[in-house]
Amino acid sequence: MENFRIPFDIQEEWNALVTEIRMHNRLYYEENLPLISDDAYDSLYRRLVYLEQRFPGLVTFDSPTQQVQTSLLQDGKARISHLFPLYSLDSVYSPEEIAQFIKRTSKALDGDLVRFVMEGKIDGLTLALQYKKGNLVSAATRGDGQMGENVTQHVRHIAHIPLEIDFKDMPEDLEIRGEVYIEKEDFESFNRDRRHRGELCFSNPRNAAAGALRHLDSVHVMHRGLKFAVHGVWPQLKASYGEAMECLRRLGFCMPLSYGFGTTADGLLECFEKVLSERETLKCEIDGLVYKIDSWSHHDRLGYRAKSPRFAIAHKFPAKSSITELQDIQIQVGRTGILTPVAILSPVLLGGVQVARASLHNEDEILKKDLRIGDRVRVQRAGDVIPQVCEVVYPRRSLDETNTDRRQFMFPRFCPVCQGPVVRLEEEAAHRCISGLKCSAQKIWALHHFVSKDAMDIEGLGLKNVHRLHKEGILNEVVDLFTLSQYKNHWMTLDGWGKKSVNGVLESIEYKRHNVPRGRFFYALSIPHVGKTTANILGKKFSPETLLAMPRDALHEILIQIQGFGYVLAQSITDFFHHNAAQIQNIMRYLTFEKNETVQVFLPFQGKHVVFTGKFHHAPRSRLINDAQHLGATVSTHLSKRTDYLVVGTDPGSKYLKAQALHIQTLTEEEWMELLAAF
Ligand SMILES: NC(=O)c1ccc[n+]([C@@H]2O[C@H](COP(=O)([O-])OP(=O)(O)OC[C@H]3O[C@@H](n4cnc5c(N)ncnc54)[C@H](O)[C@@H]3O)[C@@H](O)[C@H]2O)c1
Ligand SMILES: [Zn+2]
Repeated sequence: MENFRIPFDIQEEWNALVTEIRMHNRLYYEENLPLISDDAYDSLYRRLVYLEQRFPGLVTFDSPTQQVQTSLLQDGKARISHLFPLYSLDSVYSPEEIAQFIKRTSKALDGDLVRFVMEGKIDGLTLALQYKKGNLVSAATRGDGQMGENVTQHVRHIAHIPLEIDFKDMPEDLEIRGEVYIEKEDFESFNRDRRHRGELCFSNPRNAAAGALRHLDSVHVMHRGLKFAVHGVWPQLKASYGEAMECLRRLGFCMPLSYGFGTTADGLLECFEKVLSERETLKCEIDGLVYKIDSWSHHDRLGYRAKSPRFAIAHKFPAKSSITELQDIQIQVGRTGILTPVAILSPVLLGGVQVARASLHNEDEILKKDLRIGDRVRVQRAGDVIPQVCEVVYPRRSLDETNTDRRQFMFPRFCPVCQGPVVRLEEEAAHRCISGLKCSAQKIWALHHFVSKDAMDIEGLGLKNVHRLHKEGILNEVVDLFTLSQYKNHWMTLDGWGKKSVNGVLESIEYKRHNVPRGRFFYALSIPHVGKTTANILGKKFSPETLLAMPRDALHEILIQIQGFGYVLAQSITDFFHHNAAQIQNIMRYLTFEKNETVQVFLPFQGKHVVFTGKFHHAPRSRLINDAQHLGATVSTHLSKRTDYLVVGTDPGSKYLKAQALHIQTLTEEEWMELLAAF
C-alpha cells in the first residue's frame, strides 16, 4: 500500500540503485574484482539509505541495506552457523559525521560518558573462530552474517590463531571474530610471483586474502603469509571490549592496530589524522579507523540495526587511489609540438577531488602499462596532486571473453590538430608534430608562452584570451602582438573586454618590448628543449643577431662546446633558428634588447683581426666578411700589426707583400674555407 505514495521516479531510482549495488556486491564479494572504488560504492549505498529513510515503504527484506552482504555461500560448500550474527559497520568520511555519531550515542545513553576504543580498520576478510572447551573446532567466513563458509582446514596456516586456549574462566562455547589479512610486503612478493608465472595480479591485499581462504587448498594458504587480527568476541567477556581484548591477547590473539581510548570527537579525530599520516609506514593495509564503544552494557543498550551495530562506526580514509574506467585516450599537442596522450576517465573522487583526466606522458608509458580503452585502471594522485594512471586492474578482456575491441592503442602518425607528420626523434620518448608554427595548436601555445610571465611577461593575456584573439583573427602569430592596436576598436567590443583592459594589454606590450633581456627573448621563442636556464645561458653568450646570422654547422659546433649543451639541444637550437629565421627577424624589428655588458662570447675567431684581399670564388667577399664577423672576427680593410690573418683571393695586390713583410699569416681562399668548415 505504501508504494502508492512513493513517486514513480523515486521507485525507479531505488530499483536502479538496488540492481547496481547488487552487481557491485557480486563483483566485490564473490569475484574479488571490484569495478568501482569503495567510496564510489559507498555513495551509491548512502543514496539508497537516504531514499529508504525518506520513503520507508521502499524497504524490502532483501534490500542491500537490510542484509549483511555475503561472501558467497557456494552450493555444496559446508556452512557453519555463527553463535551470534556477524554485522557489518556503518562507514563515514567526515568529522561532522563523527560528531553526529558521538552526539547520537551519548543521547541514546542518556548523556552517560561514553568511551570509545580506536582500532585500525584492517582491509581483509572477516573470520569467525569457534572454540569448544578451549579447542578450536571451526572457522567460517562472515557469509550472510548468520552462516558462513567452512574454512576450518585453512586455519593451521594462518598466523596468530591458537588451536587451543586456556579454558579456565571461559564460556564453554566461544566465538572469536577477527580479520584475516596479508601484510603489504607479503602481498607484493606474492603478486610478483604471480606476475612471473604470467598470472593476473590481485588488485589489493583484501582480494588476495579472500581468494586464498575461499578458493585454494591449504598448501597455497600456507604460502600467502595470512595473519589473523582479533576484533570481536561472543559471548561478551569481562566488563568491556577493552578488557576482553586484553584477555584475548593473553590467550595468544593479536590486534596489531590498537590506538587506545577516546571520549570526544576531537580526541577521535586527532588519532585519525595521526594514523592517516602514518598510513604508508604501517605493515598492513587499512582503510580507516573503527571507533567502538568500550562498555558492554552500552552495547546492549544501543543494540543493532538490520546490518550494523549502533555502538561502532568505521571512519574511512579518503581514497588515495581508485578504480575507474579508461574511456578514451586523447592526444594533446603542446607548445613545442609534443603529442601528449591523455587518459579520459569515468570521473572518480580522489582525496575529495574529482578526477576525470590524467596525463599518460608518452607512447612507451601506454605500452608498458598495456593500457587499452575500456580497461579498468587504478588511478591515484601523485604526491596528492597530479592524477596518475598506475595500472590496469583487470583488463576488460578478462571480464568479457568475447570482447574483441581491446586493441592496442595506436599512436597517431599525423598531428590531430594540423594533420602534419608526427615523428619520434631518436633518444626521445616523445612524438612531435614537426609542422612548427604552421600547426595551430603549437601556434596558440607558442603565443601564450611568448607573453607568459617568465617570457615577455605581458599582462592581461592568459591562455583563454590568446585563444579568443586567435579565433577572432586578430592575433595569428607572435609578430601580430606589436600591431594589435590597429584592431583596438573591434577588440574592445569582444565579450569580457573593454577600453581599460585593451589599453592595459597594449601598454604592457609597449613597455615590455624595450630593453628585453636576451634570455627572456630566447625563452619566449618556444625553442624545443630550451627552458629558462638554457635560454639564459644563450642570452649571456649570444645576441639573437649572431644566432640568426651564423652558418648552421658553425653554430652547431659552437653550441655543443658549451658546458651542459648536448647534441640534441644544439641541434634543436640550430634547426629552430634556421627554420624560423624570417619570423624571428620580423619579431626583432619591434624589440630593443637590454645592453648586455657581460656577454662572454665563445666564438672561435673572437679577438682575431682578419683582412680580405683579392677576388673570391666560393662566395662574394661580403658573405665571407659576414661569416668571419659572426665567428667573432674583427674584419678590417687595412693591415696592421694587430692583423692575425690575411685571406687572399686571386689578384691580391700590394696587401699580400705587406703582410709578408709584417709576418702576418696569409691564407688562400681554400685554406680559409677549410678553417671555417671546422666550425
Ligand atoms: N567497490 C565495490 O564495488 C564494493 C562493493 C561492495 C562493498 N564494498 C566495500 O565494502 C564495504 C562494505 O563491506 P562490509 O559490509 O564488509 O563492511 P566493511 O568492510 O566496510 O566493514 C565491516 C568489516 O570491517 C572489518 N574490520 C576490520 N577491522 C576491524 C576492526 N578493527 N573492528 C571491527 N571490524 C573490523 C570486519 O571484518 C567487518 O566485517 C563498503 O563500505 C565498501 O567500502 C565495495
Ligand atoms: Zn600539428
